[in-house]
Amino acid sequence: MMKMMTTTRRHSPTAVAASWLFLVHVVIVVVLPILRIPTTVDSFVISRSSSLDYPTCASHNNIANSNDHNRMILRATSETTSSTSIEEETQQHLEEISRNFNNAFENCRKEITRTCNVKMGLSPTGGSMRLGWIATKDIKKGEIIANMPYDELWEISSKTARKTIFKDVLDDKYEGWTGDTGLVALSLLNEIARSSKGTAGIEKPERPPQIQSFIEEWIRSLPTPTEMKIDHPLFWPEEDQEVLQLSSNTKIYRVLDDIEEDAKWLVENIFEKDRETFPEKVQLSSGIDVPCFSVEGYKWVMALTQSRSFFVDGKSRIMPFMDGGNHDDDAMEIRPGYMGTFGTTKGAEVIANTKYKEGEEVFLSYGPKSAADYLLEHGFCPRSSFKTAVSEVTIEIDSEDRFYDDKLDILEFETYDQAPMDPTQSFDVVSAIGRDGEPDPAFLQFVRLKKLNSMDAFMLESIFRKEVWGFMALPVSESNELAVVETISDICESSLEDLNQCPEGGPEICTQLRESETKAIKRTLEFMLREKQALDLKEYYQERRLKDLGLDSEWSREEDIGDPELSFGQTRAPGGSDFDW
Ligand SMILES: C[S@@+](CC[C@H](N)C(=O)[O-])C[C@H]1O[C@@H](n2cnc3c(N)ncnc32)[C@H](O)[C@@H]1O
Repeated sequence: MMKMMTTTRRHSPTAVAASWLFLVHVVIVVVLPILRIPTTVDSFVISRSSSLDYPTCASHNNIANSNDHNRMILRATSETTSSTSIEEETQQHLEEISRNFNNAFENCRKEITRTCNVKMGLSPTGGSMRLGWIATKDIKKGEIIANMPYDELWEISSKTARKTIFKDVLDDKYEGWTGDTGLVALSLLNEIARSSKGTAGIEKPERPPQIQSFIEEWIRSLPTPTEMKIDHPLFWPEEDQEVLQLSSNTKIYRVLDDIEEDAKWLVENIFEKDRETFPEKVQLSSGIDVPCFSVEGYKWVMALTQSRSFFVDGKSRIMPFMDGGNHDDDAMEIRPGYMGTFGTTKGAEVIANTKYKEGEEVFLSYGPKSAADYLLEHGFCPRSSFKTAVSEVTIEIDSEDRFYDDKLDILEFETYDQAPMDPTQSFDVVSAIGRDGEPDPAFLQFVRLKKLNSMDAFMLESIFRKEVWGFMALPVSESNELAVVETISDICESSLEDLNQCPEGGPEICTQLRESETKAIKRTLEFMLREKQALDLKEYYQERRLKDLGLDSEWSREEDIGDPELSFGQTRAPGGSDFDW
């Protein structure tokens, strides 16, 4: 009855308006967000690299979308109509950049590539419009997307920095905190200076004009701190960096400190001594002012280097153009290859993991890395990086340890074919199917050496110097193994405490990172607590040695007497044992 009444009742105009308003409100607030439909038509961006089940990346929500190559979907941005003109301007600007870049590439195509089926073009991958690879023809699965021979003329590497560009400026012994990446960044800084208006930078390596123009167009295509926003944690606001610092065991402040320390040293000892060659700022030929040989400039090129360099054929390098592809979890990594008519030219190549249609965006993979590494290097975390929860823990040999020198000696000279090891080492702890919390064997080996003392310290005697690192691969003694378990548990507990200190809020990606690392550490802690319960079940060094010597069984007179090799009164064959322990 009531129902009938309500359906037949006439509403007042105010009530009708209120109902409509309510309905519209429900649609906007509840239905549209669920369907992921934008509220302004102008803010649609057509994307083929986003998936419906995942939010798009607003600034700092740097979770990469899975790239579904067969789907074209509409993606909503939260921008309002007023920002559309800015988007249009950005788009036009990026189109011009791509056009100029592709023209410069064509002018030296024969020299710099043997096969190339992509060009630079606009890409929405990552949430905001930037650049990526676009197929210039249909590409088959397994076909070469692009290749590029190694050549100092266009490759940006630490070797070119040291041996060519800064040969007369930088001491051979220069070792920055930022390592090889810092040297690649230094080369990039020089390229930025060379491509600016004026005479800044060192004119090395000398290049034919068409290759120099190509490099200059490539420099113009890079994101700058002033003109096009770099979405990289090194450029996040301080409060967001603080959240990141508290969200991961891989510490952004350490990275920032290393960069700042190297930059300050370079400014003081190299750049300030010749400000004509190494100016603090330069103007690119496009008219944009950018920081150059300064702390800010070095930070910029470090962010660029970390996000654009790749490690191939034993070297970290940036190859302009090969750095232009965006990441997809399913795509292939850049790999070493041979190219050219006779297949004798060495270089880098990328192969298609799937087929692409002409005009589609083409992807490569930046490789398997932890979420923290992805974020700190590339400024985003692909889905694959969260599949295995990883956290990096750092541990060092205590300098107060009475056996410190012996342990250092072993790490430096006696770790077999491994490179010399520092007394401070970092290891990943992981939570993954098949290895849930179980520490890396190398981690256990290092901690066993770190905790080696008292009754077990005889292993540090010089006669064992060549073997001791191998001994550490297996449990040494119950007391040593207990110390190992406790040390790793303490590290886990204090890491968990640190992660718990992080306040709520901040970039969404930091929350995800924190959850993922917490999981990896918790699983490791649980594993170590189980190990602690089972210490008496393990086999230790002494038992293993006795076994090796055949002395681990109960002695029986009958068996010994039964041995035809033994003479009267002998119980064990002379020379039959090896008492080198
Ligand atoms: C080597 S550059 C690729 C070209 C770059 N998009 C550009 O416009 O210059 C790598 C950077 O592109 C962005 N990027 C690449 N793949 C991405 C992805 N799947 N999701 C989010 N950002 C991505 C990140 O900012 C990363 O640091």
